[in-house]
Amino acid sequence: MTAIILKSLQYRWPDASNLTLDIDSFHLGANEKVMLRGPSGSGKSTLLAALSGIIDVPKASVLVAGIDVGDLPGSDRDRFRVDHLGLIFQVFNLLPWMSAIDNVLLPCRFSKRRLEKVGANPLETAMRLLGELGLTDPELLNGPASALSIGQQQRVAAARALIGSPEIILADEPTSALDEDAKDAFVELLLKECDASGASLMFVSHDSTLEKHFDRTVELNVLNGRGV
Ligand SMILES: Nc1ncnc2c1ncn2[C@@H]1O[C@H](COP(=O)(O)OP(=O)(O)OP(=O)(O)O)[C@@H](O)[C@H]1O
Repeated sequence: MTAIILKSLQYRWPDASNLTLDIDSFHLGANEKVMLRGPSGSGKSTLLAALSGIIDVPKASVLVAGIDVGDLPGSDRDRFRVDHLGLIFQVFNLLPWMSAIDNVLLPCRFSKRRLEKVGANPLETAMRLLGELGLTDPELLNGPASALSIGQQQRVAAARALIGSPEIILADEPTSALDEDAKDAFVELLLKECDASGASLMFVSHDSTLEKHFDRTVELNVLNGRGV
């Protein structure tokens, strides 16, 4: 199944004079990994908000994992998000009083679908994902998330996005706080995990040095019909 289909998607923020999104057509295939680029203010975060049902979009303009996001009642959107999407946003939204491990396990608490996919031992999966992302110190993993560095929080957010194999991972500048070596390692791990679970990835970044890791690069201005 195609992971994402956009068709005649237009979005204007309230009181804005221009459309932020004006996309004729876009497809993201199953297990395809794309980098989304565009100048600051071009609408990259707005597009991720449209894909994740955070903003209202017209019916039939945004299909994610076969679901018409614009046709979902507000009350179903949280479930849609936790069932089908792994989100790694600029602000990692970890619950600061909870441990790193419990933060990673959250999607399995809120989504039966993710719990079923993760199998018999969610804790073991959480530990495996954290370990593959370089977080193994039990003291760190069991302490409050508020005690983690930004780079560590980022990796916990990635493990939380990946647990229970959602079909699509949306990442908004997840490497902005990392140094050059850590950036490449983080992206490689993310791609490896996407391949292992068959997930598709849309990865927003300004960093052209990361382009080599992806199946293709999409320029939002081109998608929006505005040239690069
Ligand atoms: N909550 C909001 N209310 C009104 N306008 C908004 C809102 N969020 C974004 N916008 C506007 O939409 C446009 C696109 O913003 P967006 O954050 O999607 O761009 P971006 O490409 O992600 O930028 P950056 O690379 O700087 O993060 C901007 O003009 C911005 O002012």
